[in-house]
Amino acid sequence: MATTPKISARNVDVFYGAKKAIDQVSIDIDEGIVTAFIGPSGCGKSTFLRTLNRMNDTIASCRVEGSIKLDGEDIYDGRMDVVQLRARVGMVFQKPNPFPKSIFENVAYGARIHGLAAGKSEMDEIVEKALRRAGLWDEVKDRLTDAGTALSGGQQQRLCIARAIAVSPEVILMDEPCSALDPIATARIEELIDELKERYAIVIVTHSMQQAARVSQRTAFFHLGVMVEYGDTDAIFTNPREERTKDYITGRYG
Ligand SMILES: Nc1ncnc2c1ncn2[C@@H]1O[C@H](COP(=O)(O)OP(=O)(O)OP(=O)(O)O)[C@@H](O)[C@H]1O
Repeated sequence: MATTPKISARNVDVFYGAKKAIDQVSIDIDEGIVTAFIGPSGCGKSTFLRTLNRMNDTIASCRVEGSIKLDGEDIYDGRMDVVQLRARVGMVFQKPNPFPKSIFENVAYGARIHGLAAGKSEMDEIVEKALRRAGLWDEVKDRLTDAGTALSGGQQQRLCIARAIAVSPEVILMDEPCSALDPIATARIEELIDELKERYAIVIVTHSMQQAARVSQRTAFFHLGVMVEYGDTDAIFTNPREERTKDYITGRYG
């Protein structure tokens, strides 16, 4: 496949103060597929994920070196508008974190900040479309003014996905999006991820190898800050090249 990668990272190092958390990671992330980051706790999956939309800018001690390009544009360049970047590269967190606002406002908020709607009817359309894509519309269409926090955990997570979608992202980063959810809500989010991959490049950090195998087409295995192996998910799980990958997927550590 000779397409240009959506995101291209080269020789990325990440430091927290003097401590190196990510060591020389290079990876290309493509559109139209789900890429999973797996590895034992503390290996740097979340740290690396957060470099992809500069979420780590919010951590004072954190420093990123190397190059990360989105459509060929260096996202760490001083001229990059970080607010715009985070709309293009949206993020969904481990714990659903709706704003303390109505369901409607949760989805409309970003679209309003980015001036995406000319008037009320356009905003209504954006909100409905995002909620439909997030598979939540039918459940909430009659209660759009209720608080987002009044929804179930799984619904809240789909609301957070709708909020990310409403600003028309190109990439969606998901940091263990199902870890706070029960198996039924998890299955619903996994189905949704599968549908969404047609339109967005999706990167998911997961502790669950089963989940990585179910939802992703590519998998990157991290260990101690290093990306040990990256390839087609089927190959990583059935025929890993590296001993450390084999040890992890066979449950020898983790
Ligand atoms: N804000 C921070 N300040 C200092 N060190 C941090 C910070 N966040 C993460 N680290 C360290 O960086 C390393 C990688 O952490 P990270 O959270 O990225 O790993 P992870 O693979 O996502 O782990 P987990 O699966 O447990 O969430 C760890 O050693 C961690 O202690």
